[in-house]
Amino acid sequence: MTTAPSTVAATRTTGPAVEMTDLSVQFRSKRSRTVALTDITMRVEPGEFVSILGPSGCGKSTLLKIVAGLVRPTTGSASLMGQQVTRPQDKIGFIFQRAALLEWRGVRKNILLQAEMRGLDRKEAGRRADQLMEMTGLTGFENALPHELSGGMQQRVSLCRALLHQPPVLLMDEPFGALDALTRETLNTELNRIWRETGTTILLVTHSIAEAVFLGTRVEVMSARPGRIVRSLPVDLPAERVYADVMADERFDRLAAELRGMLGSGANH
Ligand SMILES: Nc1ncnc2c1ncn2[C@@H]1O[C@H](COP(=O)(O)OP(=O)(O)OP(=O)(O)O)[C@@H](O)[C@H]1O
Repeated sequence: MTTAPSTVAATRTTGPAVEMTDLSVQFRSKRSRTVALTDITMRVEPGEFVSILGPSGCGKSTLLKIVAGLVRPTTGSASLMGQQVTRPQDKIGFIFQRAALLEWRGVRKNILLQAEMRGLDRKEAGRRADQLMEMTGLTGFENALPHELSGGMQQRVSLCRALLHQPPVLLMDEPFGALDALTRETLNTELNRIWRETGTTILLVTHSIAEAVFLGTRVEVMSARPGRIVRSLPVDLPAERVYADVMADERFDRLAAELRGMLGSGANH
């Protein structure tokens, strides 16, 4: 695979890419009230890769949705690239566990959906789609339909789609949770490279301690609901990560063991 460092250069900013201050979220219905998040204060600098770990139901997805402007905090505030988040944001890319591709569209057209929705220049978007496909090893599959692709390839397509408009911030909610272990390792390595080449700020929600440490520059650990940040641990590893080397690195072992101790046996390794 060749690389295209200039393809998705992130927008530069002087302040934090993401900031959440004293934030809480309550969901209310007629019959119930759920406090999903409480006391969340987090600052993410441009270019950071923040992995978020926590027990099921502790509010990880809700946290990403707040940054995306899809959920409003009950108290406190969130900002993205220096601007308060008050409505759905266009300066983000969002990737979910399921690739959510349109079954009747080929790979390239699925990626270009992003351009259509945003009214981007078609030629420019087409060029960028080609570069992103090359970057993620999809060249040659431009017209393949989603059902003709493996799960890993489908997630590559959704990654290209999420990066097409060069968002400075990429939000990833368990993107590799449904993939087999080997495909997941391959995509982790690719994501590390794409993150380094594009300078995109990434927030990744995962249940995998290994994935959180392998990819993150820091790992945020959340408590059970109502979710709070209980620890913020820097990952003392170089930006460029080679899977086998990282797994054999004692710094990885130490951090993974510490996280496992905090999260208990419920977390996947
Ligand atoms: N729109 C909503 N209305 C009511 N309750 C909600 C809503 N969205 C989330 N919740 C509740 O908020 C809590 C946090 O949900 P969230 O999906 O953020 O957790 P999570 O940590 O991402 O979970 P998982 O790891 O299982 O995916 C849960 O109890 C969930 O039921």
